[in-house]
Amino acid sequence: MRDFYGIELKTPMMLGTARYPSPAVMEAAFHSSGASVATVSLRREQGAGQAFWDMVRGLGVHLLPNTAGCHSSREAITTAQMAREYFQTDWIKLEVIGNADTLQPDPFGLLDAAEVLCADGFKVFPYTTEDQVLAARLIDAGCRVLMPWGAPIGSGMGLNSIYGLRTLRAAFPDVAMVIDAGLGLPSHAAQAMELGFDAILLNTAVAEADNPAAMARAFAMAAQAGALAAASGPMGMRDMAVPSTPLVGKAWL
Ligand SMILES: CC(=O)[C@@H](O)[C@H](O)COP(=O)(O)O
Repeated sequence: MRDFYGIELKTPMMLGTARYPSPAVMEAAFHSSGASVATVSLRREQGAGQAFWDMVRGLGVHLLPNTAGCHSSREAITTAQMAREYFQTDWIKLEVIGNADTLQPDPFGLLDAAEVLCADGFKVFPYTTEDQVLAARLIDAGCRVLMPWGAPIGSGMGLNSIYGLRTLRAAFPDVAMVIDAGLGLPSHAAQAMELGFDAILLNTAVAEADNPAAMARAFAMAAQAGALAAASGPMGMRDMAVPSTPLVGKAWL
């Protein structure tokens, strides 16, 4: 696995901390998934009690504050600065939303904020699309991790653009990449890892499952299987059939 600003994660699982039916259910999902990273929102901090944050800190995972809900670079920069102070980390998952329906990132605001935050010493994890030009600009700005979307947040659609994600992965082989958002089933996680991505970040599919802890475990197992497959040299696809049983010894009538 590629490193994340010098940190090697124990597992390729990153989990969000929203939408769970209770803090206890969320804690169980983290434990059963073996997640290495928890995304946390400063906005949520304003509404959650101290007990919730004590529990999150007690999970023993890396905290990745986000700028969820920000619609301008200025708002995201201010939120990131507050989050650094509150959560005592220079990691920031940078979200600048450009479309209220799809929650698609605003590429212009994202790049603007990434340039400012990287120059200010942040380790920026930008929530982006599969756009290669934007990816190159984000890397130029100092981002060493990219978080392309699989599909719109909360949609559960999986990987909407296999071609775009595959070519993005191939274009920047040294950059750690996390598929963030839109995963609905463990098979989507396996597919992301099979494509060579380094980790997955999800929230809704686990939090809204009937049994979040079991679903979190299923995602973790699928991600592990996908990573093992990627490292094992998958066969190439062919247009034509090739018999898997040798013809030698066949009775010719
Ligand atoms: C949790 C987070 O920071 C977001 O990236 C997002 O909520 C994840 O997307 P899904 O909820 O679609 O998994």
